[in-house]
Amino acid sequence: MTDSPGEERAPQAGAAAPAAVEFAGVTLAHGRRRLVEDASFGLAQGAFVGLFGANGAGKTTLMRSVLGLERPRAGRITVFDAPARPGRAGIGILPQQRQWPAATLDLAAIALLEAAHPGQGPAIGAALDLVDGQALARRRLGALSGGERQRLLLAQALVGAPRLLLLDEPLAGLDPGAQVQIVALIDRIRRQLEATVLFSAHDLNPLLGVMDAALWIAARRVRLDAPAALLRADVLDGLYGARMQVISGEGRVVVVPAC
Ligand SMILES: Nc1ncnc2c1ncn2[C@@H]1O[C@H](COP(=O)(O)OP(=O)(O)OP(=O)(O)O)[C@@H](O)[C@H]1O
Repeated sequence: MTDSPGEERAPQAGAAAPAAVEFAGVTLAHGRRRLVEDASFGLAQGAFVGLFGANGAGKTTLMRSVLGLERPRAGRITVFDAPARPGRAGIGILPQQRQWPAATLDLAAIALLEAAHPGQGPAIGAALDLVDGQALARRRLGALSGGERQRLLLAQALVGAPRLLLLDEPLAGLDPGAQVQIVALIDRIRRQLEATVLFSAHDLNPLLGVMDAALWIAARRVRLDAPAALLRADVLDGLYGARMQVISGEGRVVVVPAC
């Protein structure tokens, strides 16, 4: 936890269990540019944690540091009680969505999964079952909707039943209905696998009903809070660098730009 005055503590489900991911005094930088300074927090095992920050705040860099792909300038990153390093088993990754190479659009999705995980047929089958994607995986990639492709990308992250899922903007480019479905699917799967989820997003709203904690980067500071702690206009202004408004009614809360 960091020092957010007056804010609630983030829930630490199973507080006795070691954290799935722990940052201790971590500074992350690219060249001379510091993105994150002196970050200290722990992600409880099994928690669904939203990761927020404006464009360029360092969300992807933070995820890459958990994977051991970015070395901290200072501090220590621990993943399941061992120092973060590349190639750790038990971590599923959904990278930020990029354009699909044209050459792949005629392929059945299953072919890409098999190429990425050679010799792991049963594990691929189990991952496809988790996203209800057996039929989808046999269709041409180019013929799938954005939501369907995202389910298959999620299946690719689930091969081997990981204990930690790093999902980098899985809602990008999805319509609101597909966003709700993907969030519900991930919530169900993390409970099934008892996995910890770190899920980056620009829009808080689709995650408000499911996340246990919010990790957010603003002005190089990283904070871990209960989701409710973010629902204050001044906090949101700092997070987004723009005037924001929290609207509540009919038992729901929605965050929107104040204009
Ligand atoms: N390998 C790199 N070398 C130098 N600078 C980099 C590198 N990777 C990222 N950056 C820069 O670091 C900053 C943070 O990038 P990062 O992708 O972590 O942010 P982000 O919060 O994920 O952004 P977005 O929401 O736009 O995806 C950006 O200014 C980016 O240009």
